[in-house]
Amino acid sequence: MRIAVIGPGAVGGTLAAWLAQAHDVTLCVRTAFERLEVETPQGPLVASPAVLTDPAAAAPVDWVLVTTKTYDAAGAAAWLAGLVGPETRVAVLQNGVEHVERFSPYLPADRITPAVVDIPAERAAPGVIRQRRMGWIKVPAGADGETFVALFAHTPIEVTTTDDFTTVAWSKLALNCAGAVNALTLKPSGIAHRDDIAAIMKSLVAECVAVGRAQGADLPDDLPEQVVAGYRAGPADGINSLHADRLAGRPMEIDARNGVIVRKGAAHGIATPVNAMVVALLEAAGA
Ligand SMILES: NC(=O)C1=CN([C@@H]2O[C@H](COP(=O)(O)OP(=O)(O)OC[C@H]3O[C@@H](n4cnc5c(N)ncnc54)[C@H](OP(=O)(O)O)[C@@H]3O)[C@@H](O)[C@H]2O)C=CC1
Ligand SMILES: CC(C)(CO)C(=O)C(=O)O
Repeated sequence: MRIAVIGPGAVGGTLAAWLAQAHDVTLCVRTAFERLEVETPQGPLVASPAVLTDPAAAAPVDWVLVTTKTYDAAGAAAWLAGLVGPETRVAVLQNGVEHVERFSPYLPADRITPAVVDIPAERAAPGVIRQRRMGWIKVPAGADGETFVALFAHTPIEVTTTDDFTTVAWSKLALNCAGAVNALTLKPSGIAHRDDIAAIMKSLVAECVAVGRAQGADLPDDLPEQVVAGYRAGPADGINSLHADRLAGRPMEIDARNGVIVRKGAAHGIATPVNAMVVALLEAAGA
């Protein structure tokens, strides 16, 4: 299969390195680099796919994987005119619950495969990545979902379809909205061991659960406790992607990860004061 990865950073670079072991992969980059070096849970993985820096040089492929940050959607979309032909499928692998809405201005919605990714990965430099856990990806059931899953058949990453993408996406959002505490405190995952921080994380997740249920997600009552337990069980030095953005002085996915809970909560008449406070604090911190 011919696969183009737009934005091969932490997640996209990891996936591109795995995919390049069996497919014809092209990297569509903003900052040029020569090869991918990924430290995976199974050891080092190296790949040297073709690298494009100019959207005008892009040609149609079978699959496009969009792995930029949500706030770089317009820049990512500039690649689509060249990469998308009549048969091309486009997967959006980003956090949040608005994958299809975000790219609908650029593509018919039925060409877009939204993907929830749980693969903790950290980028040390362009093309140099640490994949912390093998992780998983979930896409909606259907013909495109099955084809997407097959792309990863040769990899140890667990890639599956789901009949309830809404629940999967809101469950992941519950994890991500709690991760705002790391960007706020500039402390890695282990900060969740503090009971006062854990209480804030649970409040963020409880609001996410209320809004997610109103959006049709099937979320358990104890999800706040599950999220905190998950953070506590993971590596204490893990840096989530929101935290990484703040450390690097980049924009942050505040709107996609916490703002969305406030926006959609308002539409349902559900109060979300803790997420609203976090959005205000992170926006002020990043300004
Ligand atoms: N990191 C993680 O552990 C996880 C992240 N996610 C989600 O995955 C998505 C990607 O995150 P992550 O991989 O961490 O992000 P990164 O910041 O590591 O990578 C994003 C990449 O997109 C590139 N980019 C931006 N604009 C363009 C453009 N116009 N053309 C080409 N490339 C472009 C950036 O280039 P440049 O090198 O110039 O900055 C960068 O390499 C996010 O939605 C995140 O929330 C989900 C699960 C885990
Ligand atoms: C939860 C985590 C760390 C891994 O999937 C993530 O989604 C992120 O860093 O954005």
